[in-house]
Amino acid sequence: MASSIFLQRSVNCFICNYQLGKNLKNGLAATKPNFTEKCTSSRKIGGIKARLAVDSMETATSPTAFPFFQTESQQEDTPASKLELADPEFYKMGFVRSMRAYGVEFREGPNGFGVFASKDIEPTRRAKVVMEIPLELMLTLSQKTPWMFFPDIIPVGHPIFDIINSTHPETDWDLRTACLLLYAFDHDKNFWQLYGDFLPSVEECTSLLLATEDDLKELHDENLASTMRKEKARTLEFWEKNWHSAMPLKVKRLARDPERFIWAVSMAQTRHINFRIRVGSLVQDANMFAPYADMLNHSCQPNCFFHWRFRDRMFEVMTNAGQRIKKGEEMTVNYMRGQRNNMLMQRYGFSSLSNPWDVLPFSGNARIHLDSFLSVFNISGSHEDYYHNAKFANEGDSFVDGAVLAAARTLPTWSEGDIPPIPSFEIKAVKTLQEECQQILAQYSTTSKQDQHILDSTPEMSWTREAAIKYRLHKKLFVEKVIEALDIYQDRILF
Ligand SMILES: C[S@@+](CC[C@H](N)C(=O)[O-])C[C@H]1O[C@@H](n2cnc3c(N)ncnc32)[C@H](O)[C@@H]1O
Repeated sequence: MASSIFLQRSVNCFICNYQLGKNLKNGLAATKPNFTEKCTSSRKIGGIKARLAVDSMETATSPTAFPFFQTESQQEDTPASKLELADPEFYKMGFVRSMRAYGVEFREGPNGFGVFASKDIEPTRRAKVVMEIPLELMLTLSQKTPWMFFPDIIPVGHPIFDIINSTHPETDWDLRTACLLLYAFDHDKNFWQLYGDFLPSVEECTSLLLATEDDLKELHDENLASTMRKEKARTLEFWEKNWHSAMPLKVKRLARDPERFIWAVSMAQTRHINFRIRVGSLVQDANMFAPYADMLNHSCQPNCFFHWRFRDRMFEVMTNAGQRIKKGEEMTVNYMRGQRNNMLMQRYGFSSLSNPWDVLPFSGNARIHLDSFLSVFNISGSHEDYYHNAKFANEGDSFVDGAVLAAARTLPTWSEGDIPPIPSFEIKAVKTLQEECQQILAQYSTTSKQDQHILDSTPEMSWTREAAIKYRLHKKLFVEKVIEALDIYQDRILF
C-alpha cells in the first residue's frame, strides 16, 4: 500500500468560506497541513491548540492525585471555560433538522470534541433528556439480514448496495457502516456532507488502524500490535476487492484510495453505536452513527446514557437519574463496560489511567486477605460491582481510583469469613506480589518517568503515537499503583 498518497477533499469552511484542501494523508509523521494556519474556525485548529494547552496542565498533576474516577478523559482538570467552543454552525446545521440539545455545549479539549454541561443540572428522580437526535439524521444499519438502513438513501441496484450486501452482518459491521458513511458523504444534500467536516481527520483520529508501524511498536504490546496489523490487512483486502479498476465511477469516487477507506472504517470503529431500536412494530439491533451523540467521550463512571424513544424515532442522550452535574463538567457515556485497556485501545485508540476493569497477570501462589484489603481502601460491593465507598473515606484521601478497584479485582486473595490475616503470612504474600509487579515493570524497555518525559517533550507527536505511549504508561502507572496499594495495605493493616 502506498501510504504516502495524499487525498484531497475540498471542503468549505463555514465561517470564512475558505476553501480547505482536507489533508487525508495516512502518514502520521506528516507535518500539520498548511490550511490550519489560514482558517481559524475549523475543528483542526482548536483540537491541536487545546491538546497542547491541556497537556502541560496534565503533566503538572501527579497521577495519584487524581480524584476518584474523574480522570477518564482528563478534561476535568481543565476548566471547560478554557476549552474552545464548537463553531456555531455545528449547532445550527443540526437545529434546522430538529436535533435538540438542552443545557449542553460542545467544546474541544485534549481528546478532541467533548460535550459539557452549560449549566448546573440538578439531580432528579427520573433521567433527564439532554440531546435528541431524529432517526433521519442518523446513519443506521440493521445487524441482521436482510439488512435495512435509514435513511433510505441508497437506491437498490446501486453497486454500493451489493458491496454492503456481500458482507457478513455480524463480523463486518465496521466495513458495512464505513460504506454507508462514504455513500452519505457523496449523496446530494445529505446532512453528513456538513457533519463530516466536524469529524476527526486522519491526523486527529486516535484509531490504531491509522497508526504507522513505528506507532504500533510504541505500544510495547505485541499482541495488540499484531491484532491491529490484521485489522488493517482485513480492511485493505476489502477495499482491494471492491474498489478495483473495473468498478463504476460512482463507487470508485467514494474511496479512491485505501487511506480514505481505512479512515472511514476507523470512523465506524470509534464512533458508531450498537443499539436496539424499535421502528413501528419492528425491533432491530442496529449499528448507528448518531451525530452529536458521537461527540460524547468515554468514562468508566459515566453521567449519561443513550436511549431510543420509539414514539417519535428519537435517539436520546439522558443524564442518569439522581445525577448532579455541575456547569462545565464533562458529560460522558460508558463505551465498553467491563473491558480492559487493550480492548479500548483496539477499538477506540485510547486507554484509561483508572480503568477499574484492567488486570495484571499474577502467576504465583501468593494471596492477600480479601476483606482486609478491601476495607483498607473503603472498597465495597460484590466482586463485579466493587466501588469506592467515599462516605467512609478520609477527607482529601484521593488515592483510591479505578486502578485500585482494578487491583482489588485482580490481586490474588483469600477470605475465610471472620478469620483475620496473619501478619507474617500477609507480609510474605505482599512482598511476593510486589516482586511480581517489579518483574512486570522490568519487561518494559522504558520507565513510566521516561514515557512521561517523551510525552512532555514532544508536543507535536501524532495522536496515534501519543495514544500508544499513553497506553504503555497507563499500564505501568497501574502496576506502580498496585505496588503502592500493597505498601499502604501493610502499613494500615499489619502494624
Ligand atoms: C465517539 S468519539 C468521541 C468524540 C471525539 N472526542 C471527537 O473529537 O470527535 C470517540 C473518540 O474520542 C476519544 N475519546 C473518547 N473518550 C476518551 C477518553 N476517555 N480518553 C481519551 N480519549 C477519548 C478517542 O479518540 C475516541 O476514539
